[in-house]
Amino acid sequence: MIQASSLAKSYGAKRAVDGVSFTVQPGKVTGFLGPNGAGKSTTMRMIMGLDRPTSGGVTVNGKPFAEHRAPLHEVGALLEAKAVHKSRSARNHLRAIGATHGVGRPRVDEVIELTGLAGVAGKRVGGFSLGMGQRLGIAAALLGDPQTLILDEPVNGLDPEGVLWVRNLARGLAAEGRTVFLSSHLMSEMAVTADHLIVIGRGRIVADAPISEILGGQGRVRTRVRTDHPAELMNALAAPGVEISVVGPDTLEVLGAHPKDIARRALERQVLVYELTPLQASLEEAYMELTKDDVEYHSGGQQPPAAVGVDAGKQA
Ligand SMILES: Nc1ncnc2c1ncn2[C@@H]1O[C@H](COP(=O)(O)OP(=O)(O)OP(=O)(O)O)[C@@H](O)[C@H]1O
Repeated sequence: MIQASSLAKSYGAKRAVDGVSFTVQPGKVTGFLGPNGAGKSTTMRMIMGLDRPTSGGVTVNGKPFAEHRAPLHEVGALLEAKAVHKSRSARNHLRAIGATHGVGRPRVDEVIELTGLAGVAGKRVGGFSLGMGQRLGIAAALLGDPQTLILDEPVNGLDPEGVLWVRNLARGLAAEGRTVFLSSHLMSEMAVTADHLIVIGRGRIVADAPISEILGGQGRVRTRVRTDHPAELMNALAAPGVEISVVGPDTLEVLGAHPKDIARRALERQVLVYELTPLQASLEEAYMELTKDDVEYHSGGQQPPAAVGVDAGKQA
């Protein structure tokens, strides 16, 4: 479990992390989302004892990171690409890390298998692709068989098979009761990987809720309706606050009216409806809604909207 309490970090006048309190629970995958510069990496670095908080604190499994006698067995982290001896083989790199914590060779071989590195374990790390480097970083994080895992952008640079592998790994580790905390810019990926989301904007927590609640709680109800009399149904539904778009010859999307009301009005007019599907807001939409104030704050004509870090077009 990770517990942050009024955790803050300033760099000069800049409040990179502005007094955040949250708990990352075991047995779940918790996603950490936020626009660029929101404070995700700084928070993760403070959890791992790599940055000292200006005020407040954070514990992992009940203690600050530095107070754990064998931290590799408590928490494993993949932060930004680590300094590795480029001429070392992947196996020797992992053995060297393991040696500092009494992790034996059998466990090194185990994580090599687990991370799909068996075929390249004898190769120089210097020649690794970005994706292989990510797998090696994840292997290092897993070495001590830790209860808590922190992965900063773990799917970065991975091909679709690698993305699926990270997803299954994260879900498998959580199913074993571990605490899994991961950041990603791939919103669509979070929707299928995370159980819970912590959204951060400008150093502050904007949302901390189960993913279903974040998806369900945003905006007005949107419903897809199929009917053989779309024009008549549009007339029947016209009301203040109701927006209707024609998305196909027999298909409408209705925003702001409940499916039950749509059905009732169709019945009153004797209009046949043969589909009535409530549409969930996509995670991108929910995320944009949550962080729009932060984006507006940042933009000031300088940063394009893309600066929120949403890869809306990139589907994993
Ligand atoms: N060492 C540093 N010195 C000064 N400012 C810093 C330092 N590290 C981070 N910052 C600033 O703190 C803020 C938070 O940065 P951080 O890297 O934690 O954000 P992030 O959410 O991880 O962003 P990204 O998605 O771009 O990695 C940013 O405004 C950043 O410029």
